[in-house]
Amino acid sequence: MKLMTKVVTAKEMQALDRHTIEEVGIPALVLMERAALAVADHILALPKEKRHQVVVVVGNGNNGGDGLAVARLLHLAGTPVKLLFALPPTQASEANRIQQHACAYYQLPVTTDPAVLSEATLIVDALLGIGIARPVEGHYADLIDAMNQAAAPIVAIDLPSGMNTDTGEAMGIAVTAASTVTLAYLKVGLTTPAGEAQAGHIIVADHIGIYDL
Ligand SMILES: NC(=O)C1=CN([C@@H]2O[C@H](COP(=O)(O)OP(=O)(O)OC[C@H]3O[C@@H](n4cnc5c(N)ncnc54)[C@H](O)[C@@H]3O)[C@@H](O)[C@H]2O)[C@@H](O)CC1
Ligand SMILES: [K+]
Repeated sequence: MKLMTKVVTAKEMQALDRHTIEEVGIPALVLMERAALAVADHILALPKEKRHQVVVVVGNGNNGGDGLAVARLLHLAGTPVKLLFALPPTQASEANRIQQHACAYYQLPVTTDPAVLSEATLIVDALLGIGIARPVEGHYADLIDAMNQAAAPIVAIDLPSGMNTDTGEAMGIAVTAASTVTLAYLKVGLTTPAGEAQAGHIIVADHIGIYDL
C-alpha cells in the first residue's frame, strides 16, 4: 500500500512547528538537531568523492541554523566543511546563534567570500527556507547565482533557497539543487513543475518530530 504524503503550505508548516514547540513542548533545538541528522545522513550516504570539501551557505534564520548543525555533524563524521555566511554572523536568530557557537567550538572555517564555492565538491544550501518573505535581491541574489554557477552539486535544506514555498516559483532567483531534503512534510511548491525542476531529487525527512494538530 502506498501511503499518501501530506503536503503543506508555509503557513501550515509554521503552525505545525508552533504547535509542536509551544503546545507539545518539544524545544526548537531538538527539532533542529533531528532535521540536521536527517540531512547529514543523506550527505554521508553520497559517494565519498562528493564529500572532499563541503561548503555550507548559511542564512541568518533557522534554515541557516539547520545548515550550521549539519556542518557540525559532518565535521564530527570526518568530512571537511567550510561555512559561507551570507551576513555578519551576529545578525541571526537565537537558534542560529547557538549553532554558530557549537561550530566555533569545533573551529569550523568561516568566510563571507563566495569565492570559497570554487573549492566545494558539495554545496549545502541553508540560506532560506520557509521563512522567505520577499523577492531575493542584492547580495542574496548574487550568492544564489554563485551557488548555481559553481561546479559542485547542491543539497538544499527544506527548499531550494529563493523558491516560493507555496508555488514553487523563483522569487527573483532560486537555487537549482541536485537534491532537496525537505523537513517533516512535502511543501506545496515542491509538487509543482517549477518547484520540481529546482529541487532535483526530493527526500522527505518525515521523522524530525513534528506533531500534527
Ligand atoms: N521552527 C521549527 O520548528 C523548525 C524549523 N526548521 C527550519 O527553519 C526554517 C524556517 O526558519 P525561519 O522561520 O527562521 O526562516 P528562514 O531561515 O527560512 O528565513 C528567515 C530569515 O531570512 C530573512 N529573509 C526572508 N526573505 C528574505 C529574502 N528574500 N532575502 C534575504 N533575507 C530574507 C528573514 O528576514 C529572516 O531573517 C525551515 O525552512 C527549516 O529549515 C528546522 O530547524 C526544523 C524545525
Ligand atoms: K534552503
